[in-house]
Amino acid sequence: MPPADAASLSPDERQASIASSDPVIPSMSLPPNDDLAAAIRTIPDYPKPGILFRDITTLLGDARAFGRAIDALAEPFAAAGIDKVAGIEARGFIIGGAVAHRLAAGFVPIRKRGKLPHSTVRVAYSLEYGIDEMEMHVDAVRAGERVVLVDDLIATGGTAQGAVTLLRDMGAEIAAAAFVIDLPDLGGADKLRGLGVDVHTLVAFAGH
Ligand SMILES: O=P(O)(O)OC[C@H]1O[C@H](OP(=O)(O)OP(=O)(O)O)[C@H](O)[C@@H]1O
Ligand SMILES: Nc1ncnc2[nH]cnc12
Repeated sequence: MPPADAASLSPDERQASIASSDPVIPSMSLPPNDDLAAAIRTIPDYPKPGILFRDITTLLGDARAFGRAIDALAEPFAAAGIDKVAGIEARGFIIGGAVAHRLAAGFVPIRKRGKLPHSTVRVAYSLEYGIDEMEMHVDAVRAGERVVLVDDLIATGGTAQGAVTLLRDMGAEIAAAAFVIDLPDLGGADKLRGLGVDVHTLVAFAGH
């Protein structure tokens, strides 16, 4: 764990203190990601027929799997000078908040339209069916800050692409985007890579 006075350290000092601290489960002894895949429940035909819904609530309820997922997502960035983690509502708040804590970084909530109280920047994004809008506070990131974007899952990539647009428009440098689950058949991770984003994922499931 970072020291209690981590907030008073520079980003590099904070990252160094994390890199030298003991993770909950040492990375050298991590089991293969098959264990993480097994901790994720699949619900057929939710929320509509033909969709295999990848339900992370079972992973979240399993302390070991949850801790492993957070450590694995954070580990590549332990010495990367990350200022902020941006998480996408709603499941991205759970994963992103924990990763931010692990990196001793700040957290930026990217929310669906109308939920944030202060002045916002807004972008429309495409979902599998239709479009929606997401927002971020205008002062949530400063120009040049290094941000890791985090969500539970990337499918078509429309949601993550919207978040990348918001963050870049505000001058943030996107160090990477990290997801527990990739649905590679839907092409989202490749779409983000095409935007010049370094994409990290832990578990891939075939199909929708
Ligand atoms: O790559 P995409 O095709 O854009 O899909 C991925 C997004 O879909 C899910 O969120 P959802 O919109 O269902 O919101 P929720 O987290 O509030 O359930 C998931 O948590 C991602 O944010
Ligand atoms: N198959 C899926 N399971 C869970 N969340 C999703 N978001 C988009 N596609 C999804």
